[in-house]
Amino acid sequence: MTPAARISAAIEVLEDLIQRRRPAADALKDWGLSRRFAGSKDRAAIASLVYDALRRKASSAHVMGSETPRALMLGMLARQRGLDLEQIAALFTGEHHAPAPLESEEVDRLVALSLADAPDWVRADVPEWLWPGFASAFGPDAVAEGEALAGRAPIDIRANRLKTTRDRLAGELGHATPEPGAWSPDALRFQPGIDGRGPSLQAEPSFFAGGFEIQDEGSQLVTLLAGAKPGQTVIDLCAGAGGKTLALAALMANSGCLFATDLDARRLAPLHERLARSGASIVEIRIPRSRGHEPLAEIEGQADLVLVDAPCTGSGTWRRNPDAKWRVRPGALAERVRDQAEVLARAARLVKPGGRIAYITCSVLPEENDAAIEAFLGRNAGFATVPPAEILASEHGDFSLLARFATGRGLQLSPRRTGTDGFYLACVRRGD
Ligand SMILES: C[S@@+](CC[C@H](N)C(=O)[O-])C[C@H]1O[C@@H](n2cnc3c(N)ncnc32)[C@H](O)[C@@H]1O
Repeated sequence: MTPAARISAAIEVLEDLIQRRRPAADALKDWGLSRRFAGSKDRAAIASLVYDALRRKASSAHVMGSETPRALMLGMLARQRGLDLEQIAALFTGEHHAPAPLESEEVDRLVALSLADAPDWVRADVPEWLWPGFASAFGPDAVAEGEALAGRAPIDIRANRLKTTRDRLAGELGHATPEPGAWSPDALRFQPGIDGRGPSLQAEPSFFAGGFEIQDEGSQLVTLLAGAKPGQTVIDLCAGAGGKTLALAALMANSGCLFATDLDARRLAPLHERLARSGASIVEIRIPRSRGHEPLAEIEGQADLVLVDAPCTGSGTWRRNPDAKWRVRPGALAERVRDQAEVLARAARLVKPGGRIAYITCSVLPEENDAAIEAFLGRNAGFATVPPAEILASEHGDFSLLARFATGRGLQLSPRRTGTDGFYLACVRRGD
């Protein structure tokens, strides 16, 4: 397919997902199934166009004075991909499956690219109804933070300390030009190409040998700051596919007991294979048998650390999933806040006196971060927050600079602040 034909296809996919309010991944899959002629490179390029258009949906619509998929595509090509008017006109010719030629108003708008009278939520590309929370999280930096969350994400990997070192891995993956992460001692970072695609890391021999896992550096950092130590009893209560379980096992140097569970047993399935690859031998997976069954009942009140990687809106990962940004609804936020309270209550029963709960979200919304911790503290008099300075005093490195990102109860990372996804971490200690 020509570049212009790919743009037409991406506009078609955007029409489908907007009209039928369906996830971008589903619309892209259906498009591919009914157009077998498109090769894998075409599909990847079309997906990248669609996701890039969604990143700046509100601001592109404002600049172009229209919300049509064509307008979103034009705004994105000019603002995200930096194409000038001539380059865009050369693609929009109307010939051989190319989109129709530019109209005079489109030309005027592409020349002006004006956001002069746009409200802050539009400049930030944050849904209007989420703006009050977002703005209160970041204050005067909120627009710049929203812009950074509308960018593309790099690909980060975590070197598995149980099998290798970051330096050795950097040598093995040198052809893909990794850079060391700025914060996590185990992180290597790869930048995506112009088309948004990164290197095929999961096809590398060192991946099959368990040398690394794909994991955002922010996720690595909050797991490290949770403070698990070798020899301890640690619970990963919302383990899902086990991204943090694997990191915890490495930080604990395969010594102690690490229990991994999840409300949804199906989500734990990939963890078995990942564990085998990683060489982590201290992990015991506990499957809940029914709703309300506590698979860790016999160790209630005994854990040194309970890690709660809470279900959340995922607003901190909008760079990786721009579709989710516009699909999240008020009801879903309220539901996540209820889930967070439920899982924290469970963690409170499992942690031992003097032990710690590390509460993590990949969200930047205060409703599911500081407010969730305050509500928990209001219901649980025997717990107190661990001050940021104490969280950051880690044996794994000097993290004192992160104190700038302290919130009322925890720490807030973000693409603009730390170059990571927008992770939140708060630690609460149970009184002795
Ligand atoms: C953010 S995801 C976990 C991601 C995972 N820890 C990782 O690093 O790959 C949140 C998980 O919480 C689980 N969950 C939701 N409510 C829960 C509850 N009350 N107790 C335990 N897990 C819960 C969800 O099934 C989901 O897998």
